[in-house]
Amino acid sequence: MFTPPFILSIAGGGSTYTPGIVKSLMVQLDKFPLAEIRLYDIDVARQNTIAPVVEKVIRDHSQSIKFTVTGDPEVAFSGAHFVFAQMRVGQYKMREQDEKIPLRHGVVGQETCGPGGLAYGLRTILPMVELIDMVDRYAHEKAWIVNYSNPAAIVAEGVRRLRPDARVLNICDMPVAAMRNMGAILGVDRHKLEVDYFGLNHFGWFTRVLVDGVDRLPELRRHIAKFGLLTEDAAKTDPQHSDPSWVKTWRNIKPIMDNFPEYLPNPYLQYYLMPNQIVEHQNPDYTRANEVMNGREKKLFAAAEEYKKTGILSDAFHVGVHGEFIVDVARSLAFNLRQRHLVMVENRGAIVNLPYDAMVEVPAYITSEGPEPVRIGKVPLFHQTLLQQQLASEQLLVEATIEGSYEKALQAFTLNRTVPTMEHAKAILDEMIEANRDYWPALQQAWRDGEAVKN
Ligand SMILES: NC(=O)c1ccc[n+]([C@@H]2O[C@H](COP(=O)([O-])OP(=O)(O)OC[C@H]3O[C@@H](n4cnc5c(N)ncnc54)[C@H](O)[C@@H]3O)[C@@H](O)[C@H]2O)c1
Ligand SMILES: O=P(O)(O)OC[C@H]1O[C@H](O[C@H]2[C@H](O)[C@@H](O)[C@@H](O)O[C@@H]2CO)[C@H](O)[C@@H](O)[C@@H]1O
Ligand SMILES: [Mn+2]
Repeated sequence: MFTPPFILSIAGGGSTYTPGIVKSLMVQLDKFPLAEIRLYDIDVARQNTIAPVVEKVIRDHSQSIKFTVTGDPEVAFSGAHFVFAQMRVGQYKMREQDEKIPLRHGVVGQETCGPGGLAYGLRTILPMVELIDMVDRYAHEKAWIVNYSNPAAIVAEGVRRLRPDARVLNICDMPVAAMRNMGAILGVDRHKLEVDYFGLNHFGWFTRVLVDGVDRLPELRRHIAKFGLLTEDAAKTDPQHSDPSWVKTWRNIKPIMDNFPEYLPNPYLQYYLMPNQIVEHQNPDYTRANEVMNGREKKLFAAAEEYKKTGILSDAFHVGVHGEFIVDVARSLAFNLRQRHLVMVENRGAIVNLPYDAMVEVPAYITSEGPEPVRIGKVPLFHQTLLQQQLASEQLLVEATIEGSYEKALQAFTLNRTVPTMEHAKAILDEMIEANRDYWPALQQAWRDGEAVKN
């Protein structure tokens, strides 16, 4: 493919995760040699605030790596070998709307799940395609985009439809985070776990958890029945996520497995299987977006300000599984390592009783030419039906974005398990159209424009 040292561009360089990802790159330069790191963002001011912290992280490990900060895509992507994408289209202010508008209607308010995720998807699909086209225009012809930008399930489906040949690998750190917790519970390093898993992004199940060939899922079941997917001292499992909302998320695996013990669910399934309990505990005036703005974002920006004044950089960010995972995947792509990771791929029969073209999240061997998914076979009727409904909601959302169809957007919202009725779907969608007027493609109702009447 191409030889190291590589040019790596980070799209969404102003992200709160950029310092952690760059730190993860720096501590394994010997395994993923870099010639240059470039930050690219459309909010240059935000990126310029983060950039000095990133440069400090780089210079603590290397004086030779070139560091570029830009808002110009040609500068950002010319000759690049890898692009890490982590855009938040509309930034946290729109995440706050994604979460608060549904809650005003008694429906789950969440970043990537339910109406919030659908709204986020309507904002993100076309900017993701724009990024792909810029990378295609300027970067190395065999460059890979490793994408964290959410909502990953919808982004993956939109890219499949609009840029099917793009060298994009969509990934999510939630299963890896769950494996980190499993390792902490079992007393083994997460890298020793080999899991079987199937689903869509943020909507899947672990079916086996092997350690040296022995399935330890039965042991995890017994632990989860008492503590959820956390060690007894929750804060020790995931220091980055000791926020109460996250502890509750990991604990909620217990009630789900109390009823359905066979498979270990992705924590996001709480939003789809327990929506009323979730809404009961969500504060419509102070959601996760507010927690993050007053937590992770505030802490990092304060540290950046302090560093600018004093030259001292406090401990303001984490590497964690988020930073580790994307570098592991990039290494496997770069050197054809065939490491087994959970990533999003076109189904093509991996799950025999889901549509051939579904973007599923399954274990795959990561080669220089992309992921080679393992064959899952037939999934049980219960899981198949849940998956098919969620898939239809996501695929209709993508079609609504591409066609500008209000009706398909309403169908996507109505089909989503977190939305109880068509009336709820319409009320939330209409409020979101107003809130997203600067970001969404125009949505037209066919009958309003007389098209449906003509047919
Ligand atoms: N896939 C996963 O499992 C996973 C895990 C963590 C975070 N994420 C995602 O990573 C992204 C970043 O998260 P964050 O909390 O750091 O967000 P953030 O708001 O701190 O940073 C996102 C950055 O993206 C920039 N951006 C927005 N639109 C852009 C565009 N069109 N082109 C270039 N840059 C653009 C913003 O200006 C901002 O600087 C989000 O999409 C988040 O959901 C995904
Ligand atoms: O609410 P946030 O912005 O803190 O996190 C939202 C993201 O949550 C998941 O990623 C988590 C991961 O599960 C956690 O253990 C830790 O590693 O941090 C990650 C990022 O916060 C999820 O996979 C992402 O898609 C969400 O954006
Ligand atoms: Mn995720």
